[in-house]
Amino acid sequence: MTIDPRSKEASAIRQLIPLKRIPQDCFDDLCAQIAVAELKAGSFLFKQGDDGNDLFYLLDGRISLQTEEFKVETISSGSEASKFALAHQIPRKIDALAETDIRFLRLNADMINQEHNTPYQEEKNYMVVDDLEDNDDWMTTLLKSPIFRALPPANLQRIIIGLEEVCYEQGESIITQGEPGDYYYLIKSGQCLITRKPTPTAKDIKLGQLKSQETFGEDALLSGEPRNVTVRALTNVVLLRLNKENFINLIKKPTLQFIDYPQAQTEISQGATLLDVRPPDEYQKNHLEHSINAPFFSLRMTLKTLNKKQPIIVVCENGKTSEAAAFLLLRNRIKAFVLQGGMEKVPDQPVDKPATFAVDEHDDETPLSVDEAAKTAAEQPGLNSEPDSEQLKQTIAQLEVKCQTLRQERDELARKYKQLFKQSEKMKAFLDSLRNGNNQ
Ligand SMILES: Nc1ncnc2c1ncn2[C@@H]1O[C@@H]2COP(=O)(O)O[C@H]2[C@H]1O
Repeated sequence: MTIDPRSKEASAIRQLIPLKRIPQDCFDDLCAQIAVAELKAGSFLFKQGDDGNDLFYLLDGRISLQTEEFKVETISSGSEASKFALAHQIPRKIDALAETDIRFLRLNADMINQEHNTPYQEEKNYMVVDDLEDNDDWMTTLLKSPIFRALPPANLQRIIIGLEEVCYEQGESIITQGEPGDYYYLIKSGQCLITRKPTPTAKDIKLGQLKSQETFGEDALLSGEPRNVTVRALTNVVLLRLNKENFINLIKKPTLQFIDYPQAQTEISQGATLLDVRPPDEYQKNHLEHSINAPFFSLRMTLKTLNKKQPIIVVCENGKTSEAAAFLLLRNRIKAFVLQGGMEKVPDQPVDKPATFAVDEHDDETPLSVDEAAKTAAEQPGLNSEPDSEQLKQTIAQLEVKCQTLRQERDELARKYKQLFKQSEKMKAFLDSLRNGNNQ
C-alpha cells in the first residue's frame, strides 16, 4: 500500500532525514513509490554484511542495533535517533533486530537520488548532509561540521540521545578556567564570552565570543589539562552538552588518527608537516628534526599561517595536548595525525634543527611579520576582539626565534661563502703558477 502524501503517516515520514528537506512535489512522487512494512518481534531487519542499497527508518516499535558480542543501542520510534536511516553503512556493520513488532519504511537510496536533484549519497560510509540548508537548525549545522559529518550514523544517533539541554542566564559562568573538563557544549541559542586570566590574580582578558551553533569545551576533555579559559553566558543561553565519556567514545575515538614514529617518518618523507605544540621553552630544549613550533595555547591564532595542503603530524610531550591540537586542526579542515605518546615515545630523538614556521604557501610565501601575525589573530573566527597579550607575546617570541634562526643561517652561509672564496683564490693562484711554469 503506497502512502497518501496528505496523511498523518506522510507527515511523520516527512520528518525523516533527508526527506524533511526535499521539495514537496518530489516528496509527493516518492510517496507513490514507497510502502510501510511490518516485522515481527525477534526478526532481523538486516544483518551484518548485508549489502542492499536500502535505507530503513523505524516508524513504530523498538529495534536493537547489535553485533554478536554486544548491543550498540536501542532505537525507539519517535526518538531523535529514529529520524535517521538505521545504521546505513553498506555493507551493514551491525544487525538490526526487532525487539517488538515494528513498522518500518524501506527506501532505496537511488529513489531519493532520482526524486531529488541534490542526491543523497554515501561517501566512504559517512553521512552526507550537504543538502541540508536550514541554518537555524542546530542539528543541521552540527551535521555539516567537518568533525560530525565524518562520524558513523550510529554514533550520531547516540550523540543525539546523549545530548542534555541546559540553560544559563546572562552573566553566569558555564566553564571556569582551571577546572577539570566534564562536558562538551553546543550553543543552541544565545552567545557566550570567552575570557582568560594570564595569572590567577590578573584581570580577565577578553578572547572572543561564541554564537549559536558553535561548540566548545573539547580541549580539556582531550588534553586532560584543566579548562584553558572561562566561558560565560553573554546573553541568556540554551546549551546542549555531552558528557566526557560520550564525547570520548562517540566523537574523539572515531575522529582522531594516531600514528607512531616510524609511520610519522613515512608521512614526513611524503610531505607532511611535523607540528610541535609544546610551549617554546620546552621546544627549545629538544625537538624533532624538521619540526616547527606552534604552541597549543596560541594555535587558534596561528592556524591561518599553517600549510594546509599537506597533512600535519602533531607532537607534544606525551601525546595528550596533541589530541586537542589535532581536533582543532580537523575542525578547521586540516588533515591531522597525533604522534602517539609524543616525545616520550620517540626512540632516539634526532633533535635540534632550527625551528621554522609552516607558512601556507598558497596564501603567503613569506613568514608573517609581528603585525601580520596580530592581524591574522584578530581575523580568527571567534577571536574578533582584543587578542590575549600573553598569546601575542608568545607569537612574538616565536617570531624572534625565527629571526634568530634566519640570522644564524645567514651567518653560516656568509662563513661558507668566505671559505669558498678563499679556496677559489688559492685555486686561481695555483692555476696561474701552472700557466707561468708552462710558459717558461
Ligand atoms: N581563543 C579561543 N577562541 C574560541 N574558543 C576557545 C578559545 N580558547 C578556548 N576555547 C574553547 O573554550 C573551551 C574552554 O574549555 P576547554 O579548555 O575544555 O576547551 C576550550 C575551547 O573549546
